[in-house]
This record gives sequence, structure tokens and C-alpha cells, in this order.
Amino acid sequence: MAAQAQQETALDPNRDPHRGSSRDSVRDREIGGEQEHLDRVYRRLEEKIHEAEFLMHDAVQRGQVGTPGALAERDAQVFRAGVHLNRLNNEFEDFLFGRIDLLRGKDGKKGPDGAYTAVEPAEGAVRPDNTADIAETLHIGRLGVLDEDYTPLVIDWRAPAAAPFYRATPVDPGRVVRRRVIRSKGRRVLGVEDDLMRPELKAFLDGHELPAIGDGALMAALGRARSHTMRDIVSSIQAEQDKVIRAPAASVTYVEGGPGTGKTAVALHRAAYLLYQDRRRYAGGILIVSPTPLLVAYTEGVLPSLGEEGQVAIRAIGSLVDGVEATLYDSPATARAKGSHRMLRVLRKAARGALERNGSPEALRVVAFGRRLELTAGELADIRRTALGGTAPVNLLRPRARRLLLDALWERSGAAARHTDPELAAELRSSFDEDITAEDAFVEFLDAWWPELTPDAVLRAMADEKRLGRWARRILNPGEVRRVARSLRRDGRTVHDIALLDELQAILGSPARPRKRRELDPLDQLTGLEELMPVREESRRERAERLAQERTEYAHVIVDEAQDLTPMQWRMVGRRGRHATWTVVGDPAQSSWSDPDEAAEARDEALGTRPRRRFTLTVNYRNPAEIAELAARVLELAMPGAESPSAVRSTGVRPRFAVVGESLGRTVRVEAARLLEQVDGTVGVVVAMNRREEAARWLAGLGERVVALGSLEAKGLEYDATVVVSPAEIADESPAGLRVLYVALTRATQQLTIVSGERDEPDGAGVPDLLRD
Ligand SMILES: Nc1ncnc2c1ncn2[C@@H]1O[C@H](COP(=O)(O)OP(=O)(O)OP(=O)(O)O)[C@@H](O)[C@H]1O
Repeated sequence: MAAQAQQETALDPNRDPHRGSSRDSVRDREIGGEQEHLDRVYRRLEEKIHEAEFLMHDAVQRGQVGTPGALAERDAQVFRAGVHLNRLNNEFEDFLFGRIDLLRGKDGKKGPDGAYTAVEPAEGAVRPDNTADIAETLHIGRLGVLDEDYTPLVIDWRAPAAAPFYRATPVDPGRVVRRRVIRSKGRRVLGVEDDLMRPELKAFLDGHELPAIGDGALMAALGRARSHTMRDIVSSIQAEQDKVIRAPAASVTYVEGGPGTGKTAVALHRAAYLLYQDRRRYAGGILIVSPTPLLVAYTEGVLPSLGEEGQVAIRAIGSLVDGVEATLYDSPATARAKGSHRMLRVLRKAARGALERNGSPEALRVVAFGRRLELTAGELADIRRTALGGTAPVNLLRPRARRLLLDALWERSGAAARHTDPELAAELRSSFDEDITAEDAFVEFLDAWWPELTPDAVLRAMADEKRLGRWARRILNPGEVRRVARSLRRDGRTVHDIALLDELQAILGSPARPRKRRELDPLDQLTGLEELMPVREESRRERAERLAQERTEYAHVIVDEAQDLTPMQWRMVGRRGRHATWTVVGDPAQSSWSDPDEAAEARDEALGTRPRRRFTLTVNYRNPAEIAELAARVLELAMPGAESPSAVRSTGVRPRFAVVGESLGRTVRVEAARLLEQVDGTVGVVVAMNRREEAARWLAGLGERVVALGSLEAKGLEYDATVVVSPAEIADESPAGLRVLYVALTRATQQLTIVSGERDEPDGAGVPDLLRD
């Protein structure tokens, strides 16, 4: 991008660079031209909305519209556009955001969108004197819109014809002469930013030389203040990112890249792209797994802004199991034990052991055929052992255990020996079983002796240190047993408990129950159309929750911050994508998991033998060079030799170092207030996890633009400015502490302040030991 020509001024031969009015007139003319086009687009959209309303009205009246194919895909899209139009008008700045001006292509073939398909220019498209005529102009937007005569007014950003908007570079321009980003709000065009892909070329459009205006789109986008929600990057996706977004959905797309390289943004845009590419296939749902609820809240507006909110569920790793939303964190040592693959063996033992609850009956006494029969504790233990043989889900073994009990009672009764005729014996046996199973004593015994176990009940049983010690013998050490049992006795579940609950669900199984019949809604027959009905709209969260409830498996799984998943979490996520294709994005240098090799093994197990396509993102769009440089020092300590991504811009503002004065809290408050004055957007104060609550108190009353975060909560987020409090405390928190500190240092888009305490051993300039060159 830096290499791309970005010209401040128009290349109009009549332009006088010293006279602002000429420059303004070119700019005004260009903006006016785009305004005319946007007006046309909205007129066309309004027509389509009327058509759509008519169709919908008609469809509802008749109850059904036959096959979904009855409406062409394109109509359906514009139909959706209609439904979303109001929202686009109100909430989003730019329905139409891009334009490319192209040379004549090699052949004259057009694609389904009415655009020419050739990627390379035709021979002779550029004349020997380096002049050329623009043969095609395409506007790019959030949804595709065709004019009555099927000429494309707007190309959907995900359509193949839009790819050159993202892919063209001055090194490899293809047919693109100029790429323009159009800034608009509602129906008004506010400005344009141009990048020339062939700066040496004099290109003409309708007799005028093609002008280039503005500073380039990327820099304009990066300079904007940050809010508490992420924006889409649809108007400035870069070529290396576009390759990932449009990668074919086969198998596993594996993306690595340092902080700020756009991994999260790319993952979200990829979800929208995949849905556009093959809506039918992804009707099976796309799951995006995010590390924290904060990151979910930060990112969940992006897909709706791209026109997609149906099929995608964004869930925090602590909310993947229905009905439990974990926000508590374990101490690093407890998390380490709970997340480790060894836990699987402990859970298997616990699930079986939990059947022996306190108060479990010691003997079975029933009456059959007028005789009292009894099975003793020892016999019952043998029967349980036999029933539990193998790895079948414990709850599904109850019928087997019941049968073994009846066999033992039958044998005890001696009736088999008295009847040698097999037919008679079988008849007798059947009425014997009926007799016993109708007895209250037997039913009560079975419920107490082989209760249906829930994952939560097993976790509660594991809170007893003695029992856990038994189940974890030679698997966890005594310290780990103590910590895990203690944490399970606390109120509320932690993020790491969720993977255990999910694993237990798989180990225990759910006994078959009669299915509830879903109520039939006549509108459901409008397959594919019901999602277009505004009256049936749900909130994003409701929709995601419903999707998650209905689905246990997805067609595509996207894992964000994949480096942080523990082995047990990989198993949990893996169960949701057994038949899925995957996109996995992460950065090993930011891993807060202490044993990356163990996690990598679990990841490979979850992804199976599916082939992987690897991509690396190399440019840091978030941090200015001054901040990236400082963070690189910690990266060198955390992962010697690892490469930092190159920062795309520099602000000239160096990180500030502050040393604690009167008290840590007072210093942090003063520094945060200072930053609030200097930036328009948000300020994040990152502290060690155990200072979270304290830090919130320090900042009380400073307003909504500032937030306090524990180091692990900062994952994936960004702020205009950050205060990182005591690097040494963060680094010492866990074995992965230096990597966590690296995350903390890379959250700011403009300014960074480091507050050092005593433990940081700051030098005369206040630079803590860990951050010295
Ligand atoms: N092509 C782009 N145009 C404009 N902004 C971009 C572009 N790519 C990334 N950004 C911005 O850069 C910032 C970082 O992006 P993102 O959060 O996706 O990075 P990340 O790789 O996930 O970072 P981390 O690993 O630190 O979580 C975001 O503000 C994003 O909007």
C-alpha cells in the first residue's frame, strides 16, 4: 500500500496547483458525479423495494410461493437490500463505497453481474504514448444492484468482479487504472479518496483525464477515532487480506499474523464472503469462536454492516455451552490443569465414579414370584463394573445395567434351573421381568443406584477433594487436585469449566427423549424468505442464541485468537465442526496458554487430517511504528527470533513512561485522564488480572470512553490510547506472562502510556526493566 501512488491533487492538465479553486472544482465535479450515481442507485433500490413489498404481500396472502428458486437469486438479494435499506440508511455510512476504472480487457466476455470478466488488459489497451481510455467503470457496494437493462449499478463486494478493487496494486494492476473509495452517509456523498494503480498512465474517461483525489483510503480509515465497536474494513481491504477472505472454503484455511494485521477483521469478512458464495451450503451455519464476551460485543456489529446477520453465530469460548455464560477466570495454575489434555482421563473416571454418590443404595431387595430376592453390595459393584465396560456414554448404559440386574435376580431366583423347556423358561422370564420392573422398590433402587447424571452434577462431585484425588490419581498432582477441587466449590462457573461441561456431556450422553414437535408456522414454507421478513426480525443475540440451541454442529467454524485455545477447548470446538470446513486465525506470539505444543496437538486432533492452506498477514494496521517498536522488544523476550509485523504508519508520538507518584491508582487515573484529553475515542487501561476490580475503582467518574481491563480480557480489542499498568506484574502472572504483556502493549491505535511500579525497576527515564532496549 505504501508503494501505491497517492496523489493529493487532480491530474487535470488545466489544473493550477496554486489555485485552490481549480482543485476544489475537480473535487466537486468528481463528488457530484458520484452523487449522481448514488441517486440512481437509491432510485433503483426504491423500485425494487416496491416490487419486493408487492411480492411479499402476494406471497403471504397465498401462504406460499412455491420453490425458493421462483425468485431469482438476484431478486432475492435486492429484496434483502430492501429489508435492510432503512437500516443501511440509518446506521451505516456507506452503502456504496468503491469504484474502479478499468482498461479494456483481453476478451469481451461478461459475467453474471454484467461486468467484463477479463483480468488482464487487452493488447493495445495502453497506447505507445502511455495514454489509454477507460473502458469500464464499476461501483462496489455492500449488495449488488442491477439496472433495469441489467447493467450493474453496484457490484456486491464479494462478487468476482469486485476482486480487482481489493487485489490491484501498482506492481500488479491488472486492468485497474484507478481505485476510488467513496465516503457517503445515507444518501449523501461526502468525499472520495483515490489510489492510482498505473500512475505513469494518462487515462481518459469521457474525454477528461482521470483525476486522482485525496490521501488514499487506507490512511483515512486508520486515522479515525475508535469506538467501543469494530467497524468493517470493506472499503479498504488490502490485497494480502483479500486472498484470505476469498480463499476457497475447502478444508482448513489457516491464517497467522502479528497483532493488528487484521486477522479478526479478515475472519469476519470471510464469513460474509462464504455466505455470499454458497448460501445453501452455509445454511448449516457458521460459528465464530471468540476468546471473550468483550470481543464478541466489540465485533458483533460487523456482519450486520456487511448485510449478513442470519446464519452466523459469534460465541465466546466461555458461552459455547447453552445455558451457561462463564465470565470468571481461574488462576493461571488452575486454568492450566483444567485446560490440559490430562483432564480428559480425569473426567472419564469422574463420570463413572459419580454414579457412586453418597447415599447410593448398598443392596437391592425385591419380591418376585412370591420370593424375596436380594443382591448384595459386592454383587452390585460387580454388575456396575460389567455395565460400565467400554467407553459408551454413561447415561446410555442404564438400560444395560438394568438388564444385568434382572439377569442376576433371575439367576438368584433359581427359576431357570427348574424349567428345562426353553420356550416356557422364556415366557416365565418375561413375566418375571415384568413383575420386578413394576415394583416401586426396583424403580426407586434403579434411580438411586444409576441416576441420570448431568455434567454439572459430575463437576459438583469433583469439588470434593478426596474423591477428585481418587479419580485423578497418577494424572494430576496433589497441588492440582487441591486447586481444581477448590475452584469447583466456588459459586459460578469459570471459562475453563465450560470445556469440561461440554466434554462431560459427550462422556455422559443424553438418553433419548420424545422430541417436542416444533410448531408449524405457515411462513416457514417460504423457505429462505422468512429471514427477509422485517416483522420476524430478532435481535442479533437472540438469533445467535437460537442458532446455537438448534445446532450442535456447523458447516463452517471460524476460530479467532486460536493460539489461546486449551487442549480441552479444542476438543469442545472440534465437536461443533466435525463435518465442517474451517478458518483458523491466530498468532502464536500472543498465546496465553502455557504449553503451546500440547495445544497444537489438540488443534491437529480437532482439525483431523484435513489439508490446510496457510496464509500469513504481515502488515500491522493498528499500531503506529513508535508503539510497534516498543512491543517488539517484549516479543524478542517472549519468542526470541519471532518477526514483528511492519507498522503501516507512524504518528511521531513516542510511548510515554510514567512512574508511580503518590499511589499506583492515583498515577493511573491521572495518566488516563491525560489521554482522554488527547484522543477523541476510547482509552483502555490494562492491568494484571487480579487488579481488575481495583482498576475500575481508580477510573470511576472518568466517563464511558475509558475502561479498565484485565490482561487476558484485552485480547483482540483496541483503543485510541492505552495505559499499561506495571508490565512486570503482567509478565509475572503466568508462565505465558510475557506473551500476555505483548498483547497488552499492542492495543493502541495512537498513544501508549506505561505506568511502572517498583517491581518494574524503572530507569531514570521511567522505562521499566522489561522494556529497555
Ligand atoms: N485493510 C484495512 N483497512 C482498514 N483498517 C484495517 C484494515 N485491516 C485491519 N484494519 C484495522 O486494523 C485494526 C486491527 O485489526 P484486527 O483487530 O482485525 O487485527 P488482529 O490481527 O485480529 O489483531 P490482534 O491479533 O492484535 O487481535 C482494526 O482496527 C482493523 O479495523
